[in-house]
Amino acid sequence: MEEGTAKERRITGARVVACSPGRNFVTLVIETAGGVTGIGDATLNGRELAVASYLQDHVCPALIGCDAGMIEDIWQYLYRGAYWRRGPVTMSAIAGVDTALWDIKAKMANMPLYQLLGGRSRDRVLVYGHANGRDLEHTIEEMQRYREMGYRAIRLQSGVPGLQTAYGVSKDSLFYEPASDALPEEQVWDTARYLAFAPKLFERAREAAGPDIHLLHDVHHRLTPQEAARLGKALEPYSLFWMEDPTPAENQEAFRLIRQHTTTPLAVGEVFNTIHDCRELIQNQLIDYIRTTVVHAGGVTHLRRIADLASLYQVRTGSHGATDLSPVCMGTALHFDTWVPNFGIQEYMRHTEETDAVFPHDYRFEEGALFCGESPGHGVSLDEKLAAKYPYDPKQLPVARLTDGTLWNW
Ligand SMILES: O=C(O)[C@@H](O)[C@@H](O)[C@H](O)[C@H](O)CO
Ligand SMILES: [Mg+2]
Repeated sequence: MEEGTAKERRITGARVVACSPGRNFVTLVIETAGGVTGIGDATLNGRELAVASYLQDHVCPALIGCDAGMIEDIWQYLYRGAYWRRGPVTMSAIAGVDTALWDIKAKMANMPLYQLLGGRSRDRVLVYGHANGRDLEHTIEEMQRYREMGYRAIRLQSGVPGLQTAYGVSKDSLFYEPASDALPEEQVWDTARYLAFAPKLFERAREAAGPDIHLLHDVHHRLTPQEAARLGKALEPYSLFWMEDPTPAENQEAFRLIRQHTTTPLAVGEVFNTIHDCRELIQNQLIDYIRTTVVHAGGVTHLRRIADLASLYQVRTGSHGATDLSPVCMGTALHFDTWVPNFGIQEYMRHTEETDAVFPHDYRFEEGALFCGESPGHGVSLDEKLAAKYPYDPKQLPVARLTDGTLWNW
């Protein structure tokens, strides 16, 4: 395996590129003396500049002169050396470095990243798309449209009668972008209306879809454990593939209250950033899918550790894949998904054409699955000249309040 000499592997440059081709992204570019460059996604929706500064001001200077091949040592250096461990900003910054280094190592070895991880475990990566509508019937129409596009797994999010907004309902028919304003949009939430409506949506959806389509739903942290148990039970007749983020997961033990009432599979973890956030959930088999990602959970190096722990407890991966995770993350995730033995499903929210033009890539969608490419590395590049035409544009995620004004979980 040709990996270059130590001299060629020496890091000579590390820089952050913040751009906004359709939405904001932060990308780390690492250059080596041998001329091989690697890139990593370090995008944290609504807090992008915090990660950009963490990298530019505190990490990049320390990378110069390091051996790009020492991925594990650099990961430990950045994790333990920070002293202030964990958290989304720190772990997204570490992820950007880690992903770029794996990209370099695979390029120097002249192989696609999944080969370097251990080779192919499957010939395709099952993905789920996002059908959403202003109301129940519109959502069912969108679900049928996604079936016609070839999706075999479809997440349904719908407007809720009596509510102006609900999570996951897009103003666009294909793209969903929640970070819409420079300051958080305030949205109103009513759990009782939602709990009365959601089972009707899935009764209608299962009847329209038949038994062979995987149906998924994202509760987006909005219920208490008991409310989530009630919803999970009500959805059992419709055999969901998973009910995601039913309740905030800082208290991992809370999922026991849900688990004891319902067999609806549970998926959690897109907001997690280390193995410690999910250890109890996995070890106590309180979830079925772990949603941690390359970009927010410390890169390939740490995500492998989470997936290996999960494999001991029959928990499968179901990585987050929204538009605010760049094509660099998606490309890397697909190599990971192609290798990881306990794969479950990959979320796939399509990026806009502007985004895809700035991040050329070799992965492709076909018949409800994504296929990573065979080019060396993770298969995604960054057109910096084009990226410069889309300067960073401050945007934040919404917040949610209950009808009495109580600040709630968005
Ligand atoms: O499962 C999902 O895709 C959602 O939870 C995300 O769209 C999430 O709202 C965004 O990534 C937040 O930036
Ligand atoms: Mg989610």
